[in-house]
Amino acid sequence: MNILEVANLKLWDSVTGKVLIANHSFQLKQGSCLAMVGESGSGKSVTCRAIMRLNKAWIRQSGDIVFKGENLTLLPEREMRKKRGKQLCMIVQNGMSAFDPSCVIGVHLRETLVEHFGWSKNDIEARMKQAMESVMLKNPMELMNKYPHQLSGGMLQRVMIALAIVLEPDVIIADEPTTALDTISQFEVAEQLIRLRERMGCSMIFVSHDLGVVQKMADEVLVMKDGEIVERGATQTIFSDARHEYTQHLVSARLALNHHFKRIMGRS
Ligand SMILES: Nc1ncnc2c1ncn2[C@@H]1O[C@H](COP(=O)(O)OP(=O)(O)OP(=O)(O)O)[C@@H](O)[C@H]1O
Repeated sequence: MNILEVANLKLWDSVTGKVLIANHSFQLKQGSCLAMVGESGSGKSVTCRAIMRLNKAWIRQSGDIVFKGENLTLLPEREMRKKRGKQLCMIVQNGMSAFDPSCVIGVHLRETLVEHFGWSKNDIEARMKQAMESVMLKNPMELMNKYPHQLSGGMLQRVMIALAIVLEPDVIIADEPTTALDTISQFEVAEQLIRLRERMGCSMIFVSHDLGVVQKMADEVLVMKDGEIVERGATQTIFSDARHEYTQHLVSARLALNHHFKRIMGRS
């Protein structure tokens, strides 16, 4: 069963007239992970934001986005707000942009959870504490009293993952959640996302340049180039038997990089 169906999605910049997404149709199966890969500017982020209805006002869209049988494009903004967070949760590339810089993390988390669940302060603190500990954040109560700029990128990503654990959304959209991090944090955050999927069995759209993590996490892959889906298929097929020249190029670049790393690490 598909939890999300995107049909004939077209996105364009109404100021310049530039078409950003020509005509996307794809489905996310319940409980599965769909990866979007492709070079910078190929349209992965605008597609994710279109699902959340979070693109800038000048980016217009047509087509249908059906989530659990309901066409999100037809919902009033007030109804869409209720879906964001609780049912469709987005983990973005830059943690700083996801949090209000003027208040401490705990206030932001409380406001989000009160809006969706109406839980008490104590209840929220207990649930967040447990979730933050589960993603290896030490001293959660102390962290909740910090401003976003006082935490590292990796910590902010983990706070977002902890919030997703508490929200238990049906779909998580992780838009390059590790790109802005140093190598060690990238590895740790990727591990946490893998564990999150194992634990919650939630459906996920996962955007990444890291084909190693994609191979580990995704059931299916969409390969995007210049606003079009050039190839799609089961992850193993994409990695072992890519048809499109561009996908072959992406996969071979990854293999070459792997080989290079192994060589400089003295492992081959
Ligand atoms: N706010 C915006 N206003 C106008 N055009 C935009 C906006 N955001 C993105 N675009 C354009 O949409 C196209 C797709 O960009 P997008 O950010 O979705 O690519 P991407 O595949 O996610 O790239 P990256 O991997 O670098 O994040 C690009 O041509 C980009 O310039």
